[in-house]
Amino acid sequence: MTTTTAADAPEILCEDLVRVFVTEGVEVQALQGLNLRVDAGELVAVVGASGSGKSTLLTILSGLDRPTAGTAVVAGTPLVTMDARQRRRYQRDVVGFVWQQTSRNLLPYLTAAENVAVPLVVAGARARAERAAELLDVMGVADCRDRLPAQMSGGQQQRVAIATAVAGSPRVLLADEPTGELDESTSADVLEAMRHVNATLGVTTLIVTHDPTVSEHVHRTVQIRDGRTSTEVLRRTERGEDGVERLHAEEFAVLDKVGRLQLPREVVERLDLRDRVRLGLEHDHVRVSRHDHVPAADAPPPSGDGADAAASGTAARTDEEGPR
Ligand SMILES: Nc1ncnc2c1ncn2[C@@H]1O[C@H](COP(=O)(O)OP(=O)(O)OP(=O)(O)O)[C@@H](O)[C@H]1O
Repeated sequence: MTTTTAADAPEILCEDLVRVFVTEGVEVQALQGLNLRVDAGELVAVVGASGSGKSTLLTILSGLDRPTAGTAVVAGTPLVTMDARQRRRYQRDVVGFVWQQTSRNLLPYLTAAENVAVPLVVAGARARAERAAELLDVMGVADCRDRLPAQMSGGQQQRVAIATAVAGSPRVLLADEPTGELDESTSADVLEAMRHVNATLGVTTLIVTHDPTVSEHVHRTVQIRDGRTSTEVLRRTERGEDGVERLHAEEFAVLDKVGRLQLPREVVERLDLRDRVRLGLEHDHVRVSRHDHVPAADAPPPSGDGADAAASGTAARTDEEGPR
């Protein structure tokens, strides 16, 4: 197994990932050429409607399934060519998981501290009790250390699950709907716990969810639609001259290696783009418009209600004020 250490190598790289399922002669294309790049230390959410391919992606990244075609490389490990022994090592040393079902994450007959210690025992680590206590403390559940999972709330169980998932010091933390069984306010707490573990331990973190509010807790949100990455939202905070911190969110459309671009559905519907669109190469952007729309040669750029979508990289922008 090779390990990439080059500073600029992405921690997760999926290129043209395809997964086709065939059941009773019917073919379902769960992933249709998905591209995704996550850099070391990033905290990224993949969101999408039910059936868009999120779980299929995570199952491949966790080494439990193989793609039909395409490439997936995590922390320098090519997942497509792993043999059984490499897969065990990958799942033990490289990735940590948090699943939706709280019961799948923890052993029911072990206390919180004992659950967190399991990966430390497997790794032959020393000072296991101290390390387990430290991780429970980082997750804000130090008071649960001697409790069994059944004696904890769903949110506490997921925090212990996060502590357990990172105990073996994985390079990547994968979470599949980690808040799927939780109410809204507990979900926000658990997502903040994931943000905290990402910031404190530097573990690259990928959260897959249908919950759009996840974008408030992560650096980057990747939207998947029909098994492909369609748009991305980047969030950053900036302090203005008035000393007030403002949250900026920018939405980008994703361009693949061969130049394919999936326009957001709202843009397509609003401008009634269909079948064939007119492209215009400007000096710093590409203009996409309805095939029957001819923009005036020196007309000013559209204000947003015309029949053009200017594709200069940024599809839309929203700025909000926030306390973060
Ligand atoms: N093992 C399988 N066999 C056949 N079809 C499958 C299998 N797993 C997933 N699919 C199909 O692939 C598509 C994508 O499923 P996937 O579970 O990845 O979507 P999802 O975005 O995670 O949805 P949800 O949010 O509902 O879990 C769906 O049409 C699903 O029915």
